[in-house]
Amino acid sequence: MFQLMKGRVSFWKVAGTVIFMILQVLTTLYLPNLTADIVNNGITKGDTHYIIIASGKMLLTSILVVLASFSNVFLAAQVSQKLGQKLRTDIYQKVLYMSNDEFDQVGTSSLITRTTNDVLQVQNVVMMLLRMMIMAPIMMIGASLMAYQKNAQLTQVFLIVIPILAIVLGIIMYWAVPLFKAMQQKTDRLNLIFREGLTGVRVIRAFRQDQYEQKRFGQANQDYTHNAEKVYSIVAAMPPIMTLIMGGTNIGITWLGAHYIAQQSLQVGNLIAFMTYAMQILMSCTMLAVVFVVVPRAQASAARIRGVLDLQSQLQEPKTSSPNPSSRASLEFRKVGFRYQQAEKSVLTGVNFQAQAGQTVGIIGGTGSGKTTLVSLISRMYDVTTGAVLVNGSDVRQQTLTEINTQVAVAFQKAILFKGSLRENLQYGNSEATDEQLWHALAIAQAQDFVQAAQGLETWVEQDGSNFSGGQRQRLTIARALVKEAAIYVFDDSFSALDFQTDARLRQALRQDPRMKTKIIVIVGQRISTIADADTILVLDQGQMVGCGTHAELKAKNATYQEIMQSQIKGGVN
Ligand SMILES: Nc1ncnc2c1ncn2[C@@H]1O[C@H](COP(=O)(O)OP(=O)(O)OP(=O)(O)O)[C@@H](O)[C@H]1O
Repeated sequence: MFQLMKGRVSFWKVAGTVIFMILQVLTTLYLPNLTADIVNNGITKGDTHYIIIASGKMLLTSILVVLASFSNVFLAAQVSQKLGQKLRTDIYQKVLYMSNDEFDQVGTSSLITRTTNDVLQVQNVVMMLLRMMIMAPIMMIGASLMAYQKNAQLTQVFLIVIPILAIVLGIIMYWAVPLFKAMQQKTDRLNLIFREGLTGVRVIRAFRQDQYEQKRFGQANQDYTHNAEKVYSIVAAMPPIMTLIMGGTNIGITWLGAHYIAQQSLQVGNLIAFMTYAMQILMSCTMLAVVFVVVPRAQASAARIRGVLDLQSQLQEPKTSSPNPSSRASLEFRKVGFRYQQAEKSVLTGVNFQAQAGQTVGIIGGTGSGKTTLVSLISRMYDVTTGAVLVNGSDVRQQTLTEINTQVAVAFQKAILFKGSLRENLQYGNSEATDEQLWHALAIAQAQDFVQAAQGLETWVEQDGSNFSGGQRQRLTIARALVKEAAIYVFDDSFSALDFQTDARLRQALRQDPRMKTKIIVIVGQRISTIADADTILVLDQGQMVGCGTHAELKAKNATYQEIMQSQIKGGVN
């Protein structure tokens, strides 16, 4: 946890918190001493003047206690809140730069839990540490010394009380700590199921799996609640036990104190002060116990946060980048092989092809043949396992991620839009784009009509673009990719939800766009018609490139291509 604080909290604020806390402890310890003085020298002797002076000192000391405590809480809150803010920012930043492999390793719901719940745990405990963990030992030592100074004989009571307290707190910690630690994993599981249920609610309803899902969520919820019930029952037992121990201590001190007063070896004021110090000692022990119970849970949270922050990205940025030597677009795959980190087998082997500015590359193959994987290597979402991918003549691994991202515009298979105006969505890859450019992109993407029929560029897009149809969403993501000024435009199965006519019109508009003469277009398609007019078509079969050529060449002599054609003959292509 302290490692997480390094560089994220202000040293001066932490130092200020400690100084105010020490001031608070010292002034708090001084108060019972003043009470003893008032009783011993003022009330007992009937000295009103002494009482007034001592009361004034008490008032001033109390004001100091309040000011020191306020300043300590104020600074501790600032330190812990700032830490939370920085951790959330750092995790989010890390996630944005993670390779897809690392993202898959942690999982979306766990990332959400880590950014919210885990950060909150750490934040709360840091606040607690800055208040209690430092205060408790100082208070304990200070109160013990003061109590000893008031009456050494009475301290015998602690010889009995402290061991009892230690045993009780030890038992509580023994039970509570593992349960507290388990809370985070159970929260993670609960969030995972809840998130899956929310995102897949339509599927759940369509398959009538609501009861199964309810049961699955119910079990996780029950598991979480059982654990929480146990933890909080144990924690709830602490205050009454402490009250009992404190009550017993008071009785012991009063009983012994009464004897010493009768023997005239103790003054009444000192007895009152001693009792207050005794309570302060016991309270400090409790504070420490609470800290020791909650710290392990926060430690578990801190480890989960560090698990994300310490992830070493597989995508290493080059020390010195070699900017694209060519001003004209080019794309080359040299004997590319690729295997996912968690997978046993390669999903791509021996992929070889070249494309120049003005050309279109079509990629076709059965489901799971590696089409999406292949195009994700162009924008360096993953690094190749063997061979090399060259964009504009230079290996993508020699270019920074920012450089490569400016070269490649992608319309993904899953059409994702963000909540906001359509203009904001379209300008996502090019904030400078003018209205004219946006309408031009919409026209190519065959989205002009339905956007005009709505509120134009100001049309509101709901979360995930849920107020558009699947085909409309696809066309908008195509337009968004086209608005970006890139060298290579990748359309990963982006035409799948379009009807044949719209698909054909879109591709024709793309071909006729004068901008595309200096660019490369890569189209992944399931339908032969989508990729038939490409300059080069790659045919994939179980990760192998089994064909490369034009439609006419492949139609004449490529068995896999012919098979795909046969299966789609009713689609109208021959
Ligand atoms: N993140 C991943 N981790 C491990 N294996 C993966 C991952 N993504 C895809 N795969 C595997 O890689 C293979 C190729 O997947 P890919 O998505 O590239 O195929 P595709 O041709 O685009 O399929 P489709 O046409 O169905 O979209 C599949 O066998 C798939 O199971």
